[in-house]
Amino acid sequence: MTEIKINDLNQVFNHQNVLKNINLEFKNKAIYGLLGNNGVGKSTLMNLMTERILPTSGYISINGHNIHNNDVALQQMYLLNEDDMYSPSLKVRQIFNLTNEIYGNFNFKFAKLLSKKFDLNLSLKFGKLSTGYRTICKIIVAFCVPVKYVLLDEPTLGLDANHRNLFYEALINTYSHNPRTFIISSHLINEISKLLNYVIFINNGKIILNNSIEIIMKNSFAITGSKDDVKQYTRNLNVIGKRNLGKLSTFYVYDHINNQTKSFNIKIEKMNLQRLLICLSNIGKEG
Ligand SMILES: Nc1ncnc2c1ncn2[C@@H]1O[C@H](COP(=O)(O)OP(=O)(O)OP(=O)(O)O)[C@@H](O)[C@H]1O
Repeated sequence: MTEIKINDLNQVFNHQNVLKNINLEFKNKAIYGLLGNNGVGKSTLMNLMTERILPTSGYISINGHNIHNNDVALQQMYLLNEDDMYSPSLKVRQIFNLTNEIYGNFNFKFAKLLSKKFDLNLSLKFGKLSTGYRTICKIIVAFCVPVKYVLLDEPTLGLDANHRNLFYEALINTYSHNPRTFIISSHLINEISKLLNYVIFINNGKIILNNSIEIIMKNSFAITGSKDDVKQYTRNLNVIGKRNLGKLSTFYVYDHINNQTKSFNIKIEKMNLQRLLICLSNIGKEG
């Protein structure tokens, strides 16, 4: 079931058209990756979805209701981003209590469990936490707040590998206990890809890929062999990138392929999501 709908959305900042006629739907209870290179408008889209900023044109609706000035709809959303919205003098425990006062039904039990896992001291003041621990505090709030839509803008910023793993585990844990919609932007594509149900890829202000991870991975291939063989094999396929290494060529393909390789001396491998997105963002740049 579709819950969030983005309709003909445009965002212009100082004559720069950051988002161009975006139309998107987010299904209920799924994990989305909102991906794209630096500066393509991911944070802008999340800010628009939570009405931190107003769109130049277009609108966003939840269950058919425009979110504009709609407290009921906006109360269903929680955005974690790099802004530190808490007073530095607030202790972590007080932040949890404050969130409970604002949203109600804060999951104190899970917050306590996660604080223990991440080794976050509840008595420390927010202003005294390291960058990574501030992120951890915000992650715990985002996972324990009782909303239907959790938007996580670069949630692993400043986290070391161990804490990133704990974050991924906690996400799987909270999602399996209480399935709800997560929209996550991240540059750690291969790490995050294992968690995603859907991928939305923005480039030049437009959505250029929007599909389930299953279908995307089913169509993503790297084909390696002599240039002639690879060229011949891929002649009717959607080639999105090429790489030459000595006498070997690899062509990256986003298409259905059959594995009839008998007459070709080639190797067909799966292409990972990061490579796919690099190829897609470079289309048309080779000249
Ligand atoms: N409030 C604002 N005023 C003016 N320009 C803005 C504003 N917010 C964002 N921009 C511009 O919009 C563009 C998109 O920025 P945004 O932060 O949404 O990108 P992003 O995809 O989240 O990037 P990153 O991956 O680097 O975080 C950038 O060129 C940025 O400078």
